[in-house]
Amino acid sequence: MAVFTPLSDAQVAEFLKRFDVGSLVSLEGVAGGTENSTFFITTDRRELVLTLFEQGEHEELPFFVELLDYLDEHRLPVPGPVHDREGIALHSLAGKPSLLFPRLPGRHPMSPNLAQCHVLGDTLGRMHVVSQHFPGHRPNPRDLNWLTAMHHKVLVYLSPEDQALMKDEVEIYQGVFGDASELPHGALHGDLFRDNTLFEGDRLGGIIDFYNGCTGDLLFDLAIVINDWASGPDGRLDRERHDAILLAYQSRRPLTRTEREVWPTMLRMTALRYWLSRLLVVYVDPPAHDLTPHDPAQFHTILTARLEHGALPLPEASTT
Ligand SMILES: Nc1ncnc2c1ncn2[C@@H]1O[C@H](COP(=O)(O)OP(=O)(O)OP(=O)(O)O)[C@@H](O)[C@H]1O
Ligand SMILES: N[C@@H](CCO)C(=O)O
Repeated sequence: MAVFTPLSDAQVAEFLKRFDVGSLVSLEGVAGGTENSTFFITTDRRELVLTLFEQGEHEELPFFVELLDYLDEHRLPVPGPVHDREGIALHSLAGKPSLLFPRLPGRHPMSPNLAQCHVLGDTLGRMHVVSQHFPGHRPNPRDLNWLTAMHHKVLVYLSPEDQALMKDEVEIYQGVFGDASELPHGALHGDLFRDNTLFEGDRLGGIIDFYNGCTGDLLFDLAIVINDWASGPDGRLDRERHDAILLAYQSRRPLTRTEREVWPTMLRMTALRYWLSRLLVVYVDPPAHDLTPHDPAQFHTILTARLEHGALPLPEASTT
């Protein structure tokens, strides 16, 4: 259950009057999320999603609105926030910041097929082409500076081997990514897991949950995708999914020489990023609610698989 702030029909009906979206027919809390309260709304005109922001940096919300508006204007499949009659998207409801979105169709592809991997790679490539021109700025909150500062907090909970692994890895990343990076920059999704996409069959209904969105190295986003979409249960890469995503991505945005050189390290760094963020949730900063946290061991497995087996060769860019 993930509605932390319940809302009444009357509250929502009154709220909807500010928007040109029709009148409330039904309201349903969404069980899936872990961070925010989410509701599906049906009006006499359309299907909507209402999000109440329960935690996190509320001052960052205008950035997310700006980013989603920008991607929506560039015809990327994202839920562009609904603006009210005065052009305002960000509101307050039940004392919480709130946003209204169109409800996108589809389900999370937990075992994505190759057609879905292709579409996702193609869409991420298109997104990164336009996101390089996005004017907003929000430094990546989970970049190497964060890893460097935060990994000390979890070392005490790890075995001596894992402590050494984490410390050694962070040191390697500092060597590879420490200096002002030459990698292409732009706006990132920052958490593009399968459960942040919706598919209807092989059609991408949309990419949701941009609340890790930021600006930084585009390769960081791509490595998060490959680790989540193309890892098997043993952490090893599935070549078919890997190639389907990367070929489609590179048909939109071929990787630069430097990106190709640092790719294996970026895969490891983004695996460690989730090993660490999940460890922090379990041991250091557990959320107030009792939802089961994501398992840190999954990303330990992915990291060690990348260390033992390396990255797969990058498929050659095609220009279809
Ligand atoms: N625009 C949308 N269209 C359709 N469904 C949506 C939309 N936005 C959110 N959802 C549904 O609501 C669920 C929770 O939304 P969201 O991912 O934003 O919440 P969260 O609390 O940040 O969850 P988490 O970070 O754990 O994924 C999603 O998994 C999805 O099923
Ligand atoms: N995608 C994240 C959770 C949401 O930030 C994880 O799997 O750890």
